[in-house]
Amino acid sequence: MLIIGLTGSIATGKSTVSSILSSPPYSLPIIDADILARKVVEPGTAGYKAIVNYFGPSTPDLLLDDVPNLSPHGKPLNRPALGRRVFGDTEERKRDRQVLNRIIHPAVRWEVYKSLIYHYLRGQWAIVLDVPLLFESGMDLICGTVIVVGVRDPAVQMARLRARDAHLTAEDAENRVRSQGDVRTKAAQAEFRGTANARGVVVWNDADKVELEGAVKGAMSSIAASSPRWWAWALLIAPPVGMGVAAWNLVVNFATQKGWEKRKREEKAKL
Ligand SMILES: CC(C)(COP(=O)(O)OP(=O)(O)OC[C@H]1O[C@@H](n2cnc3c(N)ncnc32)[C@H](O)[C@@H]1O)[C@@H](O)C(=O)NCCC(=O)NCCS
Ligand SMILES: Nc1ncnc2c1ncn2[C@@H]1O[C@H](COP(=O)(O)OP(=O)(O)OP(=O)(O)O)[C@@H](O)[C@H]1O
Repeated sequence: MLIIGLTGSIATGKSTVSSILSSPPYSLPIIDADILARKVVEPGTAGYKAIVNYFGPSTPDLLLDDVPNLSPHGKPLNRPALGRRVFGDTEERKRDRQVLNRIIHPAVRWEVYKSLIYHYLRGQWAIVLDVPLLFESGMDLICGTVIVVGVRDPAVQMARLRARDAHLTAEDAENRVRSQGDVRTKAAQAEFRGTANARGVVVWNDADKVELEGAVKGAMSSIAASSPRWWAWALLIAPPVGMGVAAWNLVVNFATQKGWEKRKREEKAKL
């Protein structure tokens, strides 16, 4: 089964692309890390308890008061309030973001693995792993290919974010954008994986949605050419071969990650 990592930065169009990929003619199953990240912090979960313990004492509005159908396990998290604690580039925000990531990411990773096994056993030829922090969390390691959805013009990104999330103030929106890496760097990282064999593909999304559909079509043609359906079936029918290919994929991705880190270090040293 081909794991297609889908990433980008805030409001660059990942969800729009994942909804294209989940519809015909692609009809691919999607594992959405943002949805899983919500599931693992529902009242009663270990994630919820850890967040309330750490952030509760210093965040008076951490929990929502007026909610219908209150869970017996407690009041749900006030996500915008938690967002104000963790988004931004001050040292305090960065530290709090790290704490939140350390609570949520292992739980999300576990849910992703469970979901991958389920889809593998159902004989899917490919699956989309929609993870905003794919590179940062190291989950690109398990992906056969990575699609980065990018916007070249930061003003377009900000305008789409403000239009979609009208409840955010300009400052909140800026903080959210600054909390994620520059999407052009992510695009370069995808290209570093190799565009010729479609291990890394960039879909630019500065124009309208019709153009985006065309760009997705082009990306999927090159991915399908590099990893045909019969190959996924062959790996399913012969599990030892499947395991061998998966292990080889991990080795290649690990070497690519190290190569990318080395390049970044060299670039930094030149400055
Ligand atoms: C802080 C929270 C509660 C704010 O929730 P809210 O509903 O207001 O925003 P939402 O979840 O829709 O996120 C908005 C944007 O910020 C991005 N984002 C979320 N968490 C992070 C993070 N830790 N670092 C950088 N960007 C992030 C999202 O991918 C999205 O693009 C929430 O984002 C969260 O729980 N984040 C930590 C979990 C996480 O890292 N999720 C990303 C996928 S694993
Ligand atoms: N090509 C486009 N033209 C116009 N609007 C677009 C285009 N692509 C996406 N949008 C709009 O921009 C907003 C952000 O897109 P989307 O929600 O897909 O981004 P995202 O990367 O998934 O964001 P997040 O990381 O915050 O979840 C949405 O309102 C979407 O409808």
